[in-house]
Amino acid sequence: MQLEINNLNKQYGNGVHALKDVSLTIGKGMFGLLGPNGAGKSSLMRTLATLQDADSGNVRLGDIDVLNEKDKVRQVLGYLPQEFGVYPRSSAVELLDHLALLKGVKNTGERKALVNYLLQKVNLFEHRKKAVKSFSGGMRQRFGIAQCLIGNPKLIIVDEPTAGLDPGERNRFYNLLSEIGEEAILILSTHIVQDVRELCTQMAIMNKGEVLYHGGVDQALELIEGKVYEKSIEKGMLPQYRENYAVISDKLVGGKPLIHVFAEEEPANDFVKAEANLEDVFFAKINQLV
Ligand SMILES: Nc1ncnc2c1ncn2[C@@H]1O[C@H](COP(=O)(O)OP(=O)(O)OP(=O)(O)O)[C@@H](O)[C@H]1O
Repeated sequence: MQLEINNLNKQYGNGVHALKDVSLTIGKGMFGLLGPNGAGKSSLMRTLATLQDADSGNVRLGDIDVLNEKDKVRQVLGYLPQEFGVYPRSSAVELLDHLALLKGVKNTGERKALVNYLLQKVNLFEHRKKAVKSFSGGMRQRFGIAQCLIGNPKLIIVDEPTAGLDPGERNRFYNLLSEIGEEAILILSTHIVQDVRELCTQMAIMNKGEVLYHGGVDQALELIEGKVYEKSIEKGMLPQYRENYAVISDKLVGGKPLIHVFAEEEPANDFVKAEANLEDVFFAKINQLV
């Protein structure tokens, strides 16, 4: 089964064109949708999750017409929104049981077995009687995945799932995602480059409503291979370097900015060739350097 998105457009009432002719083909496995805040990722995710309409375009999931057969989509969809909403005082086990009932698992015994299975899968079984409200960020996200998996979805959408997680929680969450990502089409929408690097082989980069790249993660790196140079500079010099070079990223290393610049040929001034990373591709694409 494939998800085929063709020429999707969405303009909000305030004039923001959030999706501009977005076309993507996404197969089974984990697909990374990378873009800065405001790129249009959530608009796309909400459209695929049948929560909002597009102005034009079409989307097919296997033989389902996603924009017009919403009930059919919902039967095979697992969705973890950016904001999971108000966390009730109910315990994890009660809430999952309720959600499973809403999703049509009517048989009590079957539902109990499913809920226990899901709680074990996301490693929350021992916390099942605690209120979801009291969970840490990572536990909530894992709970979110458990509710996503009710009904054995064919399409799983997770929107910015790792924002705000500490490194330990993020790792646990990565492991869980990579486990479930093998069985379905899983779209991971994120502004965190590391999420895509660690989990995905296929990806797209979006900015201002447009798809700037669509393809393999390794192929994305090849776009800038051999064209990224780095240099450690004095703090106050950053604006000057920005003016004179195509600076694609800067981060502090040992208190000094280490800048990555994009250049077709080796720049003068003591730059050394750097190993290109996905963050470089991301910024090079967003700044239209490649
Ligand atoms: N309901 C809405 N009404 C008007 N404008 C909206 C609405 N939802 C989103 N937008 C605008 O559309 C653009 C894309 O927003 P969207 O939330 O899809 O981006 P995003 O990539 O998911 O970013 P973020 O991570 O910040 O949510 C932004 O400029 C945003 O302000």
